[in-house]
Amino acid sequence: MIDYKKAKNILIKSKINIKDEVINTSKSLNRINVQDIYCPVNYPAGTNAAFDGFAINSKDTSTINKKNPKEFKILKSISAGDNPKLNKVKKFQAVEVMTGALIPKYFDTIIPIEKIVFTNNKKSIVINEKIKTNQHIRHAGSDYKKNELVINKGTIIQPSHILAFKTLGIKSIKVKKKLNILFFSTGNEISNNIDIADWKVRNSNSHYIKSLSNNFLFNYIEGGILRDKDEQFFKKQIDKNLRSKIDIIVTSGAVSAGKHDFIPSVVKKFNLSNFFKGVAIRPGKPILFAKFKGSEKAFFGLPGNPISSSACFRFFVYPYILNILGVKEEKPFKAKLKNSFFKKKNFTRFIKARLTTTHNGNLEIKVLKGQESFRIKSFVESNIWGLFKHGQSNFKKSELIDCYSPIGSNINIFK
Ligand SMILES: Nc1nc2c(c(=O)[nH]1)N[C@H]1C(S)=C(S)[C@@H](COP(=O)(O)OP(=O)(O)OC[C@H]3O[C@@H](n4cnc5c(N)ncnc54)[C@H](O)[C@@H]3O)O[C@H]1N2
Ligand code: MOO
Repeated sequence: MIDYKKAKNILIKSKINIKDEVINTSKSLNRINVQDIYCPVNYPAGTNAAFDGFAINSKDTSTINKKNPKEFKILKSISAGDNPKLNKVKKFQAVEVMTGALIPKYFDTIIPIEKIVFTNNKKSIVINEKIKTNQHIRHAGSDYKKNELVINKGTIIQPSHILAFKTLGIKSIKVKKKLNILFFSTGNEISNNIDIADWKVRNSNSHYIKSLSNNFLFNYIEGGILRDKDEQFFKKQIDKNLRSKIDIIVTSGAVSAGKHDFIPSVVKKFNLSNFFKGVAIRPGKPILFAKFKGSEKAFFGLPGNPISSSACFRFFVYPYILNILGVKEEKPFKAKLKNSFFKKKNFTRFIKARLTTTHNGNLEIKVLKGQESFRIKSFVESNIWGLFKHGQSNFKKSELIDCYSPIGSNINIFK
């Protein structure tokens, strides 16, 4: 049986090709850009007011003090969106500006409205102190300069990126096409009904995988439930989908050693270029992967226990998706182990765990009770996957453990 590292190396070598497409940036959430994106303009476009108040030229205040105040004539009021052009500006003049208004030439500083003293006729303001230059002003190009890099290629587009694209007038971008994943559940016991006999099991795996599709970058296509006698039907389904828009076929269940576990024997009938079955991990040991020869399609057989399916999706299918879409390998973040933990040395363990932070800012991870792969309650209590590495048995309290988000890429948090 191969270990997790070897399995991941096989996945890296088994890339399938995904085409590019150009899309509107408003629809780019969670897509992957295939080119570096540069800023087409300066932002802010013009030097503008950060506060509501009055713009003046600071040099006009150089000789002003409490004993020697000066009146500044108000020329006009400029709001955000107004053309700021003025014909002639003389010394000791001011313009009223609203936040976001462009500041006309000659003026170089702003006095907030709260500090303004007006003359009785309200046509001028009175200044009785020296005012520093560049107060409450946002300079043109001070955030983004034209041609500056906005994001590198291979970024998972986040809401902050969409804010930048829209601010900078970036209308469309080239991204990887969304992957199509066809998913089958298996087993005579699996039912889509609510009221079931004790010998039946409600289908949850397909709903879990479907629920990941928004955050984990794929289109979910429902294949239905394969029954124990559906071996031939399943083979035909693969045949058909090798000539379809489907990129990856995923099944849950029927991959271990039982009488009805037909997934491995059916998949092996096809011409495969890469393959593994069984990895030294828990949960999910019976996992199967295959790449079909001569076609850009891949197959994952996830073990049927709900937590085995979840862990195998997170630690096999998801890294595979990121790699074929051109995203850098996700890095774990580390948290201090709260309780000691023991496992078999040559197995990698994916652990349902709870991540918390201490009052002084340390991240801590607790291994939850009930790690068996049928147990849902501990999964509900958990908020993080802890990866306990191959090659070590005893994990002591305070040891640093690799953590992976169960709801999206770690890359979204730690760039
Ligand atoms: N003799 C052996 N038996 C088992 C082995 C082994 O190596 N030798 N491996 C065990 C391990 S580890 C796992 S994990 C399971 C996985 O087996 P399968 O992938 O064949 O899964 P099934 O037997 O079809 O189902 C297991 C379990 O999960 C439930 N299930 C399946 N699909 C769904 C679904 N869509 N929604 C909810 N629950 C589902 C199913 O009812 C079973 O209870 O094999 C061990 N056995
Ligand atoms: O490893 Mo299985 O995936 O224990 O339950």
